[in-house]
Amino acid sequence: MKNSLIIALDFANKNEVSNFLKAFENEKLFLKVGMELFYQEGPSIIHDLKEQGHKIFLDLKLHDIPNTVKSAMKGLARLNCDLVNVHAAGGFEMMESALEGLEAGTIAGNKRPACIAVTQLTSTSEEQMKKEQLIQVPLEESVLHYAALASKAKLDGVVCSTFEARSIHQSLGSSFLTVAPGIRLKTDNVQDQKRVATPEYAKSEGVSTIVVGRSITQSDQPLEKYLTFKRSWEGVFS
Ligand SMILES: O=C(O)c1cc(=O)[nH]c(=O)n1[C@@H]1O[C@H](COP(=O)(O)O)[C@@H](O)[C@H]1O
Repeated sequence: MKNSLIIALDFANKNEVSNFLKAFENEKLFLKVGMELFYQEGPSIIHDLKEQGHKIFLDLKLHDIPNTVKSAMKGLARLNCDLVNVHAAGGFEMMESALEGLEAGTIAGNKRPACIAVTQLTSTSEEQMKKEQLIQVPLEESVLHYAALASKAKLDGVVCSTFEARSIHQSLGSSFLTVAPGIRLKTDNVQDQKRVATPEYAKSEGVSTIVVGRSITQSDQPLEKYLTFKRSWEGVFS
């Protein structure tokens, strides 16, 4: 799970996914299926991608009452993904219930999917958080608070930006996962992301795993762009 580069497959349907993956013929990838694709294609997209040998992060960001999240996670566990997530704002009890559901639904012999909690979305700025969520502490403190809550609920880590990863590892240890989206090369368009960093900077801040979407998926040369990200992330610059 650590040191991975996850590609966010934010596509509308299976056809777009298979067109995109044509360029990656021999690569075994770590792919993120989010709401856009899953709501359209359902569990069959997970089965297809797993059959092709890819690892899967199913990013549905569950956020509901504990009982609903527990039951939903029980169902999702049967898809045998590698990683799933919830919103930490759903609370401690909801996060505990998410894990209970995952454990109950994991088929004997399979590994329970790792479960991480979204802290403050990387599309949120500190100013926006204060104005819209009425959270008056600095954004980093809010992220750290959510990370501590997720750790207390025995989750495997959090989704955060690069800028909070170092403090999270300092207080919760290096094995607690920090999964950072909002990753761009210096020349890329940041689009709707607010807390954005390069792969090199993410590595230097101790981020466990990065998530990259549009910079790769909307590129004219997706394989080349992926390899550029991978080299930067892995620290190979030649
Ligand atoms: O949970 C996530 O994956 C997530 C959390 C977050 O705080 N920010 C964030 O961008 N994401 C996801 O990460 C991906 C980032 O995509 P790009 O901005 O295109 O690189 C998207 O699929 C988002 O849904």
